Amino acid sequence: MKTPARLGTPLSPSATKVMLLGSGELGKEVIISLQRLGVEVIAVDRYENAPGHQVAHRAHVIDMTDGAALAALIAQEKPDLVVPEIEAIATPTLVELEKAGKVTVIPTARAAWLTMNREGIRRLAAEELGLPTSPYRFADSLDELKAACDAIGYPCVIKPVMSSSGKGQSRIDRPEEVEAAWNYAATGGRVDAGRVIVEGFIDFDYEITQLTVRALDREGKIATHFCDPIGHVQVKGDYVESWQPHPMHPAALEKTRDIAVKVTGNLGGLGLFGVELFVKDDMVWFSEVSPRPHDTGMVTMASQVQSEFELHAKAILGLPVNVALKTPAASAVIYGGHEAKGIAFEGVADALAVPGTDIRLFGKPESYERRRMGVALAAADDVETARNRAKEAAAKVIPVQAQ
Ligand SMILES: Nc1ncnc2c1ncn2[C@@H]1O[C@H](COP(=O)(O)OP(=O)(O)OP(=O)(O)O)[C@@H](O)[C@H]1O
Ligand SMILES: NCC(=O)N[C@@H]1O[C@H](COP(=O)([O-])[O-])[C@@H](O)[C@H]1O
Ligand SMILES: [Mg+2]
Repeated sequence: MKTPARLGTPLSPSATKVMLLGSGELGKEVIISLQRLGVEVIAVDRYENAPGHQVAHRAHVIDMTDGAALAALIAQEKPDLVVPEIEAIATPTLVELEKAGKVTVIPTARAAWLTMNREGIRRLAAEELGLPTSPYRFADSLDELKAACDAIGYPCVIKPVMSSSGKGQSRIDRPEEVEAAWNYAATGGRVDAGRVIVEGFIDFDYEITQLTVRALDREGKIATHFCDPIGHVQVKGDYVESWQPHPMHPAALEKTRDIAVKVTGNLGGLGLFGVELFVKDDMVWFSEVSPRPHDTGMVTMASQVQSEFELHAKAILGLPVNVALKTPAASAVIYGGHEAKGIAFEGVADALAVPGTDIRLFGKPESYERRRMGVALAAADDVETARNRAKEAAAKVIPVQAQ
């Protein structure tokens, strides 16, 4: 495990340099946490003026799925740590570079590679670690997909193997819907790998994210820390609302943490992971894991002593972490609502007049109807009040086309 033994001065020969691969809303907050520790941050993304670009020391725009371009940029910048942030990176290149001792990838290059593609993490979880998951098959063509759906049964969920935030994902109820789902997966994913996963639909009572942190203790050994469970609501595979803590049956919580230890322990390295789980009574299914901060975890900016971003920044630098809850809180997403560049937001003052609230606007240069452009945060004495406040505040923020 290579962690910087000391922290340097940015933009000087002693600098501790961290490169973010992906600089969206989640990366932006990790960068702010790193900046507070005097780390020199290099933000990389696929387009100009990404949220994280705007708060980093340097910004680069490259196609991160192009292995040669990625290797060249890493050779040029020579970061101490490379932090993957999005599900569209040439991770085999990271594996090669790490093997050659040229870079340290967070949490590890293997973890980034396995989780970048649904097939890698699903086979590891279900087939190697024996964790409970939905039944699943993979398909490379429409014919294979039809056969896979029939074998899994209906309803089922079809997803591109490389995607996130519900991109290219469909739930289907009948064989007649398979073709549309195949076409949507091919065009809607972050990367068209020409391959999809079909999962049996789990009729869960609720779903949670178990934020899990692997950080060094004072003896230099890795300890695993658990944040309180985060409950969330997803629409079309994308998160719209989250809250913390989510009350759980003790038996389900024990299973959750057992699954989280097994999967994060296998992936290894240092940092924060978002382990996604489905729960029904005391049954718990592993869904997937992000080896990095999770969108539903944005609530921790209001609910925890240290947000998931601060926890990630500290853990990867080999520093101690505090996962304590501060207050019940909730988050609600603000969408773009328009297909336009340089939109504006009205009603922010009204939103902030809702008690206990705060707002983050990510500064994305271009809006799409369903692009996540900001988030409302709200604290309260109980989760229900926090959820109502967050939703009320989010609804008061009105995206408008700039004149
Ligand atoms: N097999 C399933 N059964 C029931 N619901 C599912 C299943 N798979 C996915 N979903 C629903 O769709 C949501 C998104 O799925 P998933 O997390 O796999 O997609 P994603 O694109 O990786 O999203 P994100 O990047 O936000 O995690 C889940 O949180 C859940 O609400
Ligand atoms: N579920 C994963 C997730 O939320 N990832 C976050 O969304 C950004 C991409 O947003 P964009 O598609 O609007 O550019 C990513 O860079 C990351 O911050
Ligand atoms: Mg997910």
